[in-house]
Parts: sequence; C-alpha cells; structure tokens
Amino acid sequence: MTDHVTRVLREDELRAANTLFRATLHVGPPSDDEWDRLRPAYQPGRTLGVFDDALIGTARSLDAELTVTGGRAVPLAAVTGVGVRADRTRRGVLTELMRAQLADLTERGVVAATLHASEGLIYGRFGYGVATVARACTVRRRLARLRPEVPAGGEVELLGADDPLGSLRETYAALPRRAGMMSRPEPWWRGAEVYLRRGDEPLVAAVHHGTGGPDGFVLYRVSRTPGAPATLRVIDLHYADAEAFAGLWRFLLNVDLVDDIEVEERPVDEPVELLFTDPRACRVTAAGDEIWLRLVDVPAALATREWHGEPLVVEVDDPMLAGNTGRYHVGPGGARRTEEPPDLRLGVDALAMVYLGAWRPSALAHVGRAWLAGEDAAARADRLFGARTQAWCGTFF
Ligand SMILES: CC(=O)SCCNC(=O)CCNC(=O)[C@H](O)C(C)(C)COP(=O)(O)OP(=O)(O)OC[C@H]1O[C@@H](n2cnc3c(N)ncnc32)[C@H](O)[C@@H]1OP(=O)(O)O
Repeated sequence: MTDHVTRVLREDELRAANTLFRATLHVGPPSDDEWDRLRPAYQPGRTLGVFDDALIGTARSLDAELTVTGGRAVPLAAVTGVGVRADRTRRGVLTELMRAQLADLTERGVVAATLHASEGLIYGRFGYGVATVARACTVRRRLARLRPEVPAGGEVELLGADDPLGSLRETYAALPRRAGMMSRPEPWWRGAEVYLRRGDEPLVAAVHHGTGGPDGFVLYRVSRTPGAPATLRVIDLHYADAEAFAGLWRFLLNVDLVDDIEVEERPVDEPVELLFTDPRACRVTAAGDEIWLRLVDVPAALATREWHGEPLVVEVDDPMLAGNTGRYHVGPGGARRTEEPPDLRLGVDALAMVYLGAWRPSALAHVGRAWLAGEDAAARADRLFGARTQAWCGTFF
C-alpha cells in the first residue's frame, strides 16, 4: 500500500472511527448522546486508523486477560471495531491494520489476540484460527420439566431496572473461568451498557445467590409479538457451579408468559438438554465458530498452558511474526525451543485451533492443515493438546 498513513488515533478522532466502523456494518452514526456514553468503551491508545485523504480504515482492541487450558491467564488483546470504507476495500487496508496491530501487540508483550469474525474468510491469513466453538439452543418452556435429580439451586433475585449491570462486574470477576474466557475490563462494561440498552424490550438482570453469595447471573429480554411464540432471549449467562446453573435455569423456566427460551453462543458441552425429562424440549438450532485466536507470542503461550501425557516436538510456521517460527519441545514439564526433528508441524493459525483444545491435531492433519510424524505422534499429540472441558469465551466484544 502506498500513500497511506497508519497510526494510533487521537481521542478527538475516535468518534470518526466509530462512525466508519458502523458504516461498514451498515449502521448509522451515533447520536451525540450515544457517543458520550460510548466514548469510555474506547481504551485510550488502542484504536488504529488508516488515512489517505480521510480516515478509510480502523481497528481497535481492549486489554484483558485470557484464561488458557489449566487455568492460568495470559495478556490478551480483544480485537474489535474492524472496518474499511466500502470504496477502499480490497486494496490492502485491513492487511496494513493487522500488521500494525500485531506489531504493537508484540512490542507491548501481549501474548494472544481474539476476535469474533463477521465472516469466516477474513482472518485466517493473519494467523487467526477458530479456537472455540459454541451452539445455540431453543428450550420449549411448556414442555421442559426438570428431572428430579437436578440440584435445587439457590435464590434468584432481580436487579433494579435503572442499573441492571451495576453489580455484575464484581459477580463476573469472582466466577471461575474455563479456558477461552476473558476478563471484562471497565471499557468492555461501558460498551456493553450502551449495546445492551438498545432495543425496545426491557433488559432484565437476575443474580443467583449460592451459599457464599452471588455466584451466577443471567441477562435477558422477552419479546411478545402477536402471532409469534413469546420468546425469552438470554443475552449473558454465567455461573460458578452446578447449583447456580440449575438455579438459574429453574428461574428462567418459571418466568411467566414465555413459550420459548433461546440461548446463543453457549459452550457445546453445557448440559442444558440433560436438565429435562424430555431432552428434546431443548433443540440445538445452530453451532459454529465463536472465538478466533491469534497467538502473538507463541513461546509464552506454549509455556503457560497445561499439557498432558508425553512431550512432543512441535514445529510452528508464522509468516507474519517470524519470531514465532521454530521448533518447540512441549510437554507437562513446560515448553522450550529445540532443534530436534518435529512430531507435529503446523501453521500458527492451526496452532491456535488446537491450543485451547477445540480441535484435535489429528483432525487438522486429516484435512491437511497439520502434519504428524505417524500414528504414534498423532495419538500423543491428541493427548498433549487435550482439554477436560470445552473451551468457551462467553463474552461478546
Ligand atoms: C473483529 C471485527 O471487528 S469483525 C468485523 C469486520 N468488518 C466487517 O465485516 C465490515 C465490512 N468489511 C470490511 O470493512 C472490509 O471488507 C474488511 C475489513 C473485512 C476487509 O478489508 P480490506 O481492506 O478489503 O482487506 P484487504 O484488502 O487487506 O484484504 C486482504 C485479503 O483478504 C481478502 N478479504 C478481505 N476481506 C474479505 C472478505 N470479507 N471475504 C473474503 N476475502 C476477504 C482480500 O480479498 C485479500 O485477499 P488477497 O490478498 O488474496 O487479495
């Protein structure tokens, strides 16, 4: 790309970035009032812009932490707000933004970047891979009877309508995190306050109280359109344990004047259908990629995750961040660089797909996305990268 400038945007340029991003999603600009409320969602110094005679492309991120397999966390950039002006696409503007963003993340010691992709063809070329998968379900409330052995759960309390998100910050921060989950920094909450308040139906927040205090919550809206099933849409649902999971579902099933309960982007191993005497009261309506992951610092990422079974030599190729390219001896004792011959060879995008256990290395080898030295290497690699629970993010950004 020539005759372009790529740089971090100043505070007074952020509204233009927001307007541009929304236009790429076919959404109109923010009103003065909305922008006042959205501004704190932009973390200072984290929004990039590309200019020719005007701003033509933008991408931003939030600093957070990503929990990885085994429970430790790494510095994360949650990437969002990516857009290129419609009359300037397909001439390398996004490529320039991704290059500048990855360079900045590397310099700041960020280990991983994640994003929700608007389309599946965009981000693989920049080293991102599908690292968590999720599903959507519809529960037919009037058919759904809880099985007798389902835990009783605790009390569920509705939060005040004027500040429904108020106390959820602390509740979320105190919950245990599975691999793939992220911390929710203050700018994330400020953005969520704006996005969640859009729409006509009121936003409802309810907190579950366990023996030790608040240990789960649900955010939802109910839409009742004449001629259509009255639908309760769950927007956010998190809980610490089986009691809170059951308690929150008991509560949802008891909300009156509702036919269907819809949940989206839920972990694929969350046993919703197993709560019911008739498991078909819960119908899976969609499944697919949730989070795309880019390992920015491969040595640090490999050193932080928990590994199972016997060690393996993994050869990684990273065309964009050459410092990641190389061979790593990876096992329960940790990860270090090596010159030994590889058992598993893959690109950094494919490494992201196995890193949190969403895919098995042998499945990637099956479709030519990875190379394994043989059957024994395949069995060891699948064990090494295995995870006890399915990775899941559960935070939209
Ligand atoms: C995390 C998020 O914010 S997700 C939201 C992403 N934003 C959107 O979807 C908004 C609408 N789309 C856009 O703004 C733009 O089309 C973008 C940002 C997706 C791509 O920007 P561009 O500047 O056109 O990308 P760029 O020119 O750098 O493309 C690089 C390569 O990716 C390909 N590519 C880019 N976008 C797409 C796409 N949507 N579908 C298929 N291929 C694509 C290009 O063809 C090009 O391939 P090539 O190198 O083989 O020629």
